[in-house]
Amino acid sequence: MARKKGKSFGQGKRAGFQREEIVFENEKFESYYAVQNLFAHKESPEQEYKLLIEFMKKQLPTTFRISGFRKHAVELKKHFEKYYVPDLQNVTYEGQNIPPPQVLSWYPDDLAYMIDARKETIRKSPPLKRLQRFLVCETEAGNISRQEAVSMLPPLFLDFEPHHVVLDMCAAPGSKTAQLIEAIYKDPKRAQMLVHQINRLNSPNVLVINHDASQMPNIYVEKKEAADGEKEILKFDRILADVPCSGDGTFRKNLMLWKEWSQSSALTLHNLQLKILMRGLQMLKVGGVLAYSTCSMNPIENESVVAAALKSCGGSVQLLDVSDKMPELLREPGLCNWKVMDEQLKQYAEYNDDAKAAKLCPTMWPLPINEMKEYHMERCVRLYPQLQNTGGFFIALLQKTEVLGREPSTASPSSDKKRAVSEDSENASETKRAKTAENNTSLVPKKTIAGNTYFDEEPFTYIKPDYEELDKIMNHYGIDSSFPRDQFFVRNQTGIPVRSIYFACKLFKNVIESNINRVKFVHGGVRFFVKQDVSNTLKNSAAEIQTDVCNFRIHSDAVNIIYPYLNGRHIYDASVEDLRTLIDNDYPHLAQFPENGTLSKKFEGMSYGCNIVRVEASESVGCQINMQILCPIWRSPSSCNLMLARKEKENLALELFGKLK
Ligand SMILES: C[S@@+](CC[C@H](N)C(=O)[O-])C[C@H]1O[C@@H](n2cnc3c(N)ncnc32)[C@H](O)[C@@H]1O
Repeated sequence: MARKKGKSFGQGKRAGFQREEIVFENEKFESYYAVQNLFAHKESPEQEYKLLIEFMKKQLPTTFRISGFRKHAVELKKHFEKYYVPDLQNVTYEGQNIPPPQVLSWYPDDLAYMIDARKETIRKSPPLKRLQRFLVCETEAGNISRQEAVSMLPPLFLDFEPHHVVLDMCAAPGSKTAQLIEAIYKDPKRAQMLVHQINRLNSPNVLVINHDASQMPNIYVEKKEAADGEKEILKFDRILADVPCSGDGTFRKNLMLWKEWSQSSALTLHNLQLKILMRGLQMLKVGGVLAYSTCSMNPIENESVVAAALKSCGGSVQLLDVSDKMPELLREPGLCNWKVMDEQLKQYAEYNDDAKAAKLCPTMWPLPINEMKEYHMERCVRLYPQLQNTGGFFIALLQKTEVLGREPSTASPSSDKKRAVSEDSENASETKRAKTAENNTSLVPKKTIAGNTYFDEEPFTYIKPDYEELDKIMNHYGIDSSFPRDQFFVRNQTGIPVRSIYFACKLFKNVIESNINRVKFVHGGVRFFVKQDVSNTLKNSAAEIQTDVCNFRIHSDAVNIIYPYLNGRHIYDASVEDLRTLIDNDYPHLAQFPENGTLSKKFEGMSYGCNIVRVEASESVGCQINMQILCPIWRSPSSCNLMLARKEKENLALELFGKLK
């Protein structure tokens, strides 16, 4: 599901918890991990383990990445380094030195930072307060993402290209999804389309569905150039399976884990994790890559899941060697051996009746060492807190080399009763998946109208490209005929625009129309045109003006996408001072605009209703950021108003003028 805009730049979900109240000990955790021999490959494994425990007790630095699209991100970085970093050089708080923000060396383009201070310190220390305000505002605008350093890694390892079709299987709350979307725009040509204050999940290239990832339905698409609407299963170039896990890599953030950790959540989650991974591998294209990740250090949730999947796939999937990716990133290899224990931490050498009674699964044990070597389990990536002052994390990159279906080559405890998974079994399992979906009440279709059964979400219905109202809108704004008008849809049953008209990329039309009643779509595309009450605007207008007011305005999320296709009739250059007037005032009267500005001279010829202002912001005209800004305005007979949400205005004011509105 989508990350919610406006997440505060504060402590995570354990916000109310005081560090001072915590006893930094958990006997079960230490007993469990002491025998796992995590650092057997090191010169002094015990010393390293001690260091791990020591770092787990330290406060976690604050990390964030500048997350907007490429061009804006680079500008925002310059802005941050010029207007904030110099004030953060010699900060002390309660007698302690707070080091200045440090770039995360492994993060591309130096766009991520670490501040070795607790969030409470950032909130309370006067010199850091200005920084805090900047971080909060930019986080709300979606331009900065406060994210655990290690959690930024899976999308980076996935090496996602703009043309890839990508599936994020466990997307909620969505910070990695946002990273994936940003990667679409690393192509400089597409960067021109970038939206300034975009809600990143409102990209035309994102479709959110709501299904249990382990039972994800096949997604059908019409075959290219098929005559009679013949369909095929959509396979993905890249898949992220950032699965639910026990989270014991997050001890430094979720302090309650010191009190609550037990082995039971890893034991309960193992099966679900394996099912999600297997389903992901089925949905992957041959040649495609899947990143399996957890924020746990437990081999039961990590290597055992990966090894069981590799075994099941019988040679059709391999672990990728990613040692050359992000060379500055310190990491440790995956494990080939570990101990399996029940909730009481009793060890089991193998799967037997006792183990079964203790609810252990055969796939939890390591495979024989020769198989582990054959699978190159050392290629899994383990991140520990002591390596670079982060949380703990696990990532494995799996590439599908051929269609699934070959039998496993040798038997092992984990495969005794299992058959190799096959691609062909996907259709057979479809019925089972559908049944499970039906049993899950939240996914039960709620209504059937005109042959369309929908879940409790409003349906996505495409607007007929020759629909008259759409024609009027396109003509009014002078939108070039090359703009794909068959990709507009509404969220109602009728296909007639009532409130908003949305736009999504070409593939989604195919996906949505080929999977009606099968897949629960919950969000997709960009809000493009929004119905506007024009009665006030028309009240005092001359008759000739009235014919030229369009009752659908261009939404701010759409402006940068549509901009290259506009004939210019509704685009007006404005000065920075004009923009300041628009930001500082709601519904400013025309007389309020500066006489020496640009806009006041244009009002006379400007048509009523929605228009777009274009402002070249740069330091030479007194701004703190260099970039072209495009915003929708609404021109009424006596006023002209910026059509941005309050938060968007605040963010613009902070970036341009270094102050909140
Ligand atoms: C590790 S978190 C994912 C974090 C996310 N990738 C991000 O970066 O913001 C795992 C998520 O999976 C969700 N989840 C749990 N069971 C699931 C299932 N069966 N199918 C899909 N998602 C599931 C959880 O609610 C949780 O939000």
